Amino acid sequence: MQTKQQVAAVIAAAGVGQRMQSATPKQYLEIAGKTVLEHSILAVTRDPRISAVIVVVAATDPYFSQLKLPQSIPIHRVTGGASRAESVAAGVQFAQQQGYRFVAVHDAARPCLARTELAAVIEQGLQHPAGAILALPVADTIKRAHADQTIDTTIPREGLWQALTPQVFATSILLDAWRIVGVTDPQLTDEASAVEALGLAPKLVLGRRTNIKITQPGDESMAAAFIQQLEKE
Ligand SMILES: Nc1ccn([C@@H]2O[C@H](COP(=O)(O)OP(=O)(O)OP(=O)(O)O)[C@@H](O)[C@H]2O)c(=O)n1
Ligand SMILES: C[C@](O)(CO)[C@H](O)COP(=O)(O)O
Repeated sequence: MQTKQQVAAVIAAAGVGQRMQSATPKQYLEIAGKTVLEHSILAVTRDPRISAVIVVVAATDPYFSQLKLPQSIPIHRVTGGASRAESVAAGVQFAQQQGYRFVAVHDAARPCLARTELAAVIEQGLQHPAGAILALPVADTIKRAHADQTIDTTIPREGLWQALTPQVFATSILLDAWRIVGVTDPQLTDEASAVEALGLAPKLVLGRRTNIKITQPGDESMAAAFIQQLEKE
C-alpha cells in the first residue's frame, strides 16, 4: 500500500442531535446560506495539507446526497456507528485504507472553524509525536454540583482546558489506541482520550472562542454571526 504524507479530514456527522431538539439533525440545519455540515466541510478544505475529506454519516442519512460539495478535493462518504468514537473510527479506518498517514478529525457541528486555527493544529499535529488538538483554557470558575444542583466544591481551574476539534493524529496511533481501549467506553468523548489511554500526551493548541459546537437551541444563531465575522477575515 502506498503511504501518503497528506492529511485526510474526517468529519463526524452521524449524530442525531438529541440536545438540539430539532426535527432535522443539527448538521443539516441551514445557517448563513449553507447547511452546518457544508460550512464544516468548506472550513477543513481551507488548508492545502488537507487532500481529501471523509464525511461519516448515519447509514440511513437521506440528506448528504443533496448537499452542494466542493469539487476541488475528493470527498468520501463513510457509514458511522452508535457512538461518536465508533463513527470516527470508521472514518479513520477508511483513511488508512486510502493510505493517509495523518487525519484531522472535526465535528460536523463546529462550522465556525477559522483558517488560522486549522493551520496551527495541523502544524503541531504533524510535528508532535502524540498528535495535537485545538483547545481553550477554561475561563470561568468551575463548580462540581450535588444531585440537587447545589454546590459541592469549586475546582481549581489552573491547568484545565476545554477540548475542541480538529484533533490531528497519525492514523496508526489512533487505530492502535482504539484497538486497546475499544470504541464503546462513554468516557471516550474525543480522539485525544483514546491516545491518552496509551500513556501519550497530545499537544494542546490554542483555539478560538468562536469555534463553538452547535449543541443546544440558540447556538445556531451564534454560529451564523461567527461565520459572517470569519468571512470578513
Ligand atoms: N454516533 C455519532 C454521534 C455523534 N457524531 C458526531 O459527533 C459530533 C459531536 O457530537 P455531538 O455534538 O454530541 O452530536 P450529537 O451526538 O448529534 O448530539 P446529541 O449528543 O445532542 O445527540 C457531531 O458532529 C455528531 O454528528 C457522530 O458522528 N456519530
Ligand atoms: C470532540 C468534542 O467536540 C470536544 O469538545 C466533544 O467531546 C464531543 O462531545 P459530545 O459529547 O459528543 O458533544
